[in-house]
Amino acid sequence: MSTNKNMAYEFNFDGLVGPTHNYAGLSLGNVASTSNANSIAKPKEAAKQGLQKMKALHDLGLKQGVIAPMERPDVATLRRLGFTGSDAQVIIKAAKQAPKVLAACSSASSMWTANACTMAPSSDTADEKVHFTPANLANKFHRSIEHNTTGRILQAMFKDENHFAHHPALPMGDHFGDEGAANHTRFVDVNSDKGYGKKGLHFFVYGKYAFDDSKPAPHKFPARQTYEASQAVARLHMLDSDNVVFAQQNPHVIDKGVFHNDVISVGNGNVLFAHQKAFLNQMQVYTDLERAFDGEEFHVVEVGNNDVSVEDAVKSYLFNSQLVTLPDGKMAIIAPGECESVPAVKEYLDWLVDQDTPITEVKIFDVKQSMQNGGGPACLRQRIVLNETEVSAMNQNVIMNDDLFATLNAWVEKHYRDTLTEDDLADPSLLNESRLALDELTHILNLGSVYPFQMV
Ligand SMILES: NCCC[C@H](NC(=O)CCC(=O)O)C(=O)O
Repeated sequence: MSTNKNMAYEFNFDGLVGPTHNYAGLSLGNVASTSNANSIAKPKEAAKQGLQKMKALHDLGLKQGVIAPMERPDVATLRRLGFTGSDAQVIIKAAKQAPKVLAACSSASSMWTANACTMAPSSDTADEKVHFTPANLANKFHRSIEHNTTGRILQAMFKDENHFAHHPALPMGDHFGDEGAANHTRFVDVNSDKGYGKKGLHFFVYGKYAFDDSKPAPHKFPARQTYEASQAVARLHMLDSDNVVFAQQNPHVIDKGVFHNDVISVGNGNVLFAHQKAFLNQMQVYTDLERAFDGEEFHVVEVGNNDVSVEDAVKSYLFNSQLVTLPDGKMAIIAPGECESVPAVKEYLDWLVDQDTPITEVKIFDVKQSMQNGGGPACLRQRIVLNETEVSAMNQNVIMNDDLFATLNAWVEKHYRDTLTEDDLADPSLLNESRLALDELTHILNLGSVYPFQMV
């Protein structure tokens, strides 16, 4: 490693798929989630697909980490909802009286760590600390119960108060609905001697205004992120207003199943890869970004609606690809397998890599278990930019390497079920299996006690 303390790297921290991965149709507005409701899930396969992607990115020479899943079923939340008795009784009663509530309290949805939080690197914040705000995920009940544990896990990963600042999630309720980094991208000129550590441009995308009904908004499906929430996160992270651009998502595409911005655009370095219909006032958004970007060139790679329709973008998750800068400086798209089975998208990607844009490679990954719940490669990762000092100060056990990959695969093999249906959630032994697995995991990742069952 170089000795330049200002040199910073982008890590991808992927969510480890939890032992209760299942398809419960919980996310209205997320087409894959509602259309795969009640399908048979394969938790072991899901976790292994995720680990394969992490290992492959590590092998490409990228920095990769892992974020632990939640304790599920969430007995503590079920108790708050009035279910009593032993933990097993709580589950049996919930299964009988409110199976949908039990399913919501059992979701492995924390695997999509793009929604875990929004972060800001120390190069961009007024106090020169790395800032984290867990997303309140207020729009979906099953996700709104993630942020407390997410916050504890992030603190166990980034403990040193000299370097890391942790905020609580924004106030609950629709007005400050916050979905984290799924609606946030940071652009930066990576060709400096600081790499990702030059001051960057924060791009916040929201679905609606919470305090102004006169503004455009979707009609059919919810806008999960509000303008006011995005503004609050920018304030909390003490960003310089010259380095922030806010943009509204096109409400029509939200109504077509684009529930997060990362289903219709993705950015990295000095490149925005976006569908032609991604934003309201699209040209103005490009102008704002070009103006605010501090670097030689800002590239917009726009995909025309005639080349790839919004429907095909949603089906293939083309824009939920990860856009990464490889160690040789080239940019690659890390795309889900579904991009190969939607003809217009495959044709577009084959064409794109031969054009004169910074994107020169496409790498395909099978994350189908996650995709069937509406989560592609980009949903599965949280990008965290850290300089060399901060890397040394963080928890080293969450950084992916060959040993951790082998250990986590063995851990999954030992603890996970091959299949899981909604009916299986009624089985109290699933809770015990899950807790046993997570207790072991906190030792592997050196997290200490982060789960409710470890804190009683
Ligand atoms: N960034 C991708 C998030 C996908 C996630 N899906 C879900 O929660 C589906 C769960 C289910 O239906 O079982 C969501 O919609 O927030």
